[in-house]
Amino acid sequence: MTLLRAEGLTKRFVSRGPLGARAEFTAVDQVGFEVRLGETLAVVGESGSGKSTTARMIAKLMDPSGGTLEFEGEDVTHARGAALARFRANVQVVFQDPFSSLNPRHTVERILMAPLVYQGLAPKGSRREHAKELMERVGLNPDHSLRYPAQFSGGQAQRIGIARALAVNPKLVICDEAVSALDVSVQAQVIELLRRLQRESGFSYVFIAHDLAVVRQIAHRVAVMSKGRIVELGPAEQVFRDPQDEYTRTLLAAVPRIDPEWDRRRRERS
Ligand SMILES: Nc1ncnc2c1ncn2[C@@H]1O[C@H](COP(=O)(O)OP(=O)(O)OP(=O)(O)O)[C@@H](O)[C@H]1O
Repeated sequence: MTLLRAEGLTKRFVSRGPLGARAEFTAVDQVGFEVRLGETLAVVGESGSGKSTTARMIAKLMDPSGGTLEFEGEDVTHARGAALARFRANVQVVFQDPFSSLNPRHTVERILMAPLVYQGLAPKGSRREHAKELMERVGLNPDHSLRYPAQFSGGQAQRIGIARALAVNPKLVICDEAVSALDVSVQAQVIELLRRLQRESGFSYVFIAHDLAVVRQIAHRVAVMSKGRIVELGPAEQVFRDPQDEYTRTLLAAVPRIDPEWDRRRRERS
């Protein structure tokens, strides 16, 4: 079942030169893909290829200059008000830097209760309990619910970001370079967590990343972006084994090989 469908999504930015000359730049150019229920679609590409701009458009954090976006068959391209609130309850984002996306003056409990309050979910008396459950689900100690983001490590803070995204029970979670800022060993733990949560709850991910070694561990399908366009899209295994596009081959050539022993153990566990 198709959850989200993007068709011809385009984003043009306008800038002014030193003499006031107007220059237009197309950051995302006619991008189209669908995200199916329960799958992970990775969007990969080098810096500046338009991945984050695409993520922002499909998360409805930025309006496209052209194209359409559908969620569960409903056109949400220009959704506002109640339709936008409904969309936000279904589609959540985990950002790259947990520390800048979590309010440093709020406790974890307050951070995790905020989406419940905003969406009117969970009766008032049970929100605190719900926040603690969310902490447990992402592998954090619920006794630390009154701590502030700065009292956690980078990996733990990203777990808070993930818990916040899960608070409203979304159908789609967009991870925008969600593990890029973490150390490799912490990255692997957070990816394991994301995979487990998907197994438990069956939601979909759009996983934006520049690191193909990371993508290989989580993606079911891969879209490769270059200069604002999708140059290749297919099942992860096929894209990694037999890339059709020259640019994909160049990207893959730059990926360090995954430790085969680690990969074998991971496959056994899943
Ligand atoms: N608000 C903006 N105004 C003007 N240009 C922008 C804006 N946001 C992004 N761009 C430009 O659009 C292009 C695509 O940027 P985007 O951040 O989507 O790429 P990316 O693939 O996510 O790269 P990175 O991994 O470095 O973030 C870049 O050339 C960028 O400079």
